[in-house]
Amino acid sequence: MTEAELNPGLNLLLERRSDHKLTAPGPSDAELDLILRAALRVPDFGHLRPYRFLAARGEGLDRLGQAMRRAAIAAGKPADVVARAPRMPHRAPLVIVAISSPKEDKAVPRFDQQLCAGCTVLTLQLAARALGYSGIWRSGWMMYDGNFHRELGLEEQERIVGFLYLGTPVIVEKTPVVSAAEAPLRWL
Ligand SMILES: Cc1cc2nc3c(=O)[nH]c(=O)nc-3n(C[C@H](O)[C@H](O)[C@H](O)COP(=O)(O)O)c2cc1C
Repeated sequence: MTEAELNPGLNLLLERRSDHKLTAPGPSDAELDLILRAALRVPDFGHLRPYRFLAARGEGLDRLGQAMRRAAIAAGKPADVVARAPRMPHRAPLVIVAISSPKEDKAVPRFDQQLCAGCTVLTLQLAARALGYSGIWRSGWMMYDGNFHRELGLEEQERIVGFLYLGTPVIVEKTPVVSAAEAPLRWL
């Protein structure tokens, strides 16, 4: 047995991968509670909780898709992008939109707060994997689109940091094995 196989925490990190093709089931309410609790433990300078989440499943995926469609039309996107938009959230049974929501704070720079929000996405993904699900962190044009931000009710200072698609992988694939020699590390 390798060191990673003997250590469940390390194994979760070494085996992390993304899956594009996801299907039902997705995390239940009770599992989502655990996943959110994990996200609430990200490093958070000043404990500001500078993030919030929007979650969609079932008809919520339709609503999210329609918001994407309206934003695509408002942005003048090509017809194929508009046509694809309502289907996009349906690529998984659960979609979490992670939003950076920085607070006014003298000590904690906004960038630190945005990094904190980004950490929640990875943590949500890892927690879901620990429960036997998989997922993928996606961005796309909507992430940066003002019309889409208005559709979701984002405040001026808020940014979307990711769309996390969660569900059961259609095909279970092996995670590539990486070597520490690949890490871009230089000792000072
Ligand atoms: C901020 C951010 C945005 C991403 N956006 C996309 C995306 O829109 N589409 C996509 O296929 N992968 C996107 N990725 C990459 C995937 O989440 C994933 O890491 C990649 O497919 C490699 O797979 P792996 O995680 O199994 O190594 C994004 C990653 C990050 C950190």
